[in-house]
Amino acid sequence: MTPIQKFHRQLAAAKLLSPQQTVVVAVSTGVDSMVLLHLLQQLPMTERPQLVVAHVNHHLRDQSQAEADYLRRYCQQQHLKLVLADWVTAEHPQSGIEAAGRQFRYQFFANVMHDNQAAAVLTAHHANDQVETYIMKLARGGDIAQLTGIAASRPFATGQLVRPLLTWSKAQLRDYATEQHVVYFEDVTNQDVQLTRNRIRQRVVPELMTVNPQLLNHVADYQQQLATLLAAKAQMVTVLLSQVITSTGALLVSQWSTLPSQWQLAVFSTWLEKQTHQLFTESKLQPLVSWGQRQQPAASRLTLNATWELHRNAGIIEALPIKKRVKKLMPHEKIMVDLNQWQKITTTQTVGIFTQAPNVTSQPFWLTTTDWPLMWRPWQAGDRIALKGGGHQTVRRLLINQKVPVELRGQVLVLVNAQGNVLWVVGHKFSYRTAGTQTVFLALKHES
Ligand SMILES: Nc1ncnc2c1ncn2[C@@H]1O[C@H](COP(=O)(O)OP(=O)(O)OP(=O)(O)O)[C@@H](O)[C@H]1O
Repeated sequence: MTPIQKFHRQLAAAKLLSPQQTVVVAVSTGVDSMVLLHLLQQLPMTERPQLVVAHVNHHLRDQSQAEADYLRRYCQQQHLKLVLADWVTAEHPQSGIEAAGRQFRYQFFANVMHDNQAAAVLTAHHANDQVETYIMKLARGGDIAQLTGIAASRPFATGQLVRPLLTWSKAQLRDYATEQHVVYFEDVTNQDVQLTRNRIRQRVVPELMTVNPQLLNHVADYQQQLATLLAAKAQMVTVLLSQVITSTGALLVSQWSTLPSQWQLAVFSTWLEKQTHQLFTESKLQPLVSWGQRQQPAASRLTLNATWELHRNAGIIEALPIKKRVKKLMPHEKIMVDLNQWQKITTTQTVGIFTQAPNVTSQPFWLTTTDWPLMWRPWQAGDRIALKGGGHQTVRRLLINQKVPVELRGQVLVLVNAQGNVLWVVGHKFSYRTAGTQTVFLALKHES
């Protein structure tokens, strides 16, 4: 099979062999993408899609301008439509330049695709790119699905992102360029061994090739096997998940924990992803699974991250968004009372002081003008309330008597007047008063 025949097959597989279709060709002027463009131009006119060449001048290297100028001339001579974009220096970030450049590039490709009603964007990623990425991911660790590598085709913007050269090695692309006299630019930064990818390209891949020259094919083969396995796993998980959830999507603990142990984590992870639309790493998931499986008599909760928490109650687990948290008051912080307004003072308590009795249970209370301004604050050592008969009780003693667990005592708030006297230990006891100039109603709502 000649290189052109091989390429023809690949485009046929991507369903792009039609002059009725337009494709955007991402050309950097390096050997890979100049070969891609050349190959596309060799297709018979009856099958060749309409080509739109897209190039980004990143303004990162001295030769950037020469590359853009060359491509402009080439496209003119070849009667090819070219769309150029400049990523101007002022838009370059201080750090993360590669990722920012990539984002600019793909956004530009998406725009060109849209403007030309193109079916696909074609890039010139090849088999060596695959292997280098594979080795980098092996070294860095992460989700095993990442090892399946770059997809030959995937949905992108309003169409597809297609990589027709994935089965070509860099050596094959260079040979083709030499034979067909394809002019291209060599990126000088490719020599920079400070960059991980370049070290892998120059040192690791050649060394592994001496172990077996079929390295590229073997990695591609592993990637194919892995993709098949993961697809089978995903199918199985979908079936199992449907058996362990309620109609509202909550996880049924009894059903789920009787699944074979090796499926519990996978089912839990997929369930959580569907509920939260977020991905959690396996190291984070394992403790969650153990929490879910543990026998727990009462309702319990577990915080997943800043936005989600798990609630387990009556044999089901639900993932729920965390309600906006109320800032916890520091020991000497106070909140001024807003008369006739509900005020959320802790994550579970909303309080109010009203001049008219509210619709919820409330305590009538006498105030005098000198009580104002009233404040909510955490209780402090020395705080005490007035008792019937003229005596006092410290808040500390009150909480002990009411058997408030030590770890919850610090969260108790009190209502104090301008003199700092405690009028109400919220949720526990009111100070005793028989007279005043104003009657108000103290009310508390509990929310979970
Ligand atoms: N400046 C550019 N203008 C147009 N297309 C480009 C440009 N740079 C790269 N491309 C396209 O992207 C392909 C991959 O390029 P390269 O390997 O440099 O990018 P990468 O950042 O490693 O990969 P990716 O773009 O997938 O993240 C090239 O073969 C080419 O098709």
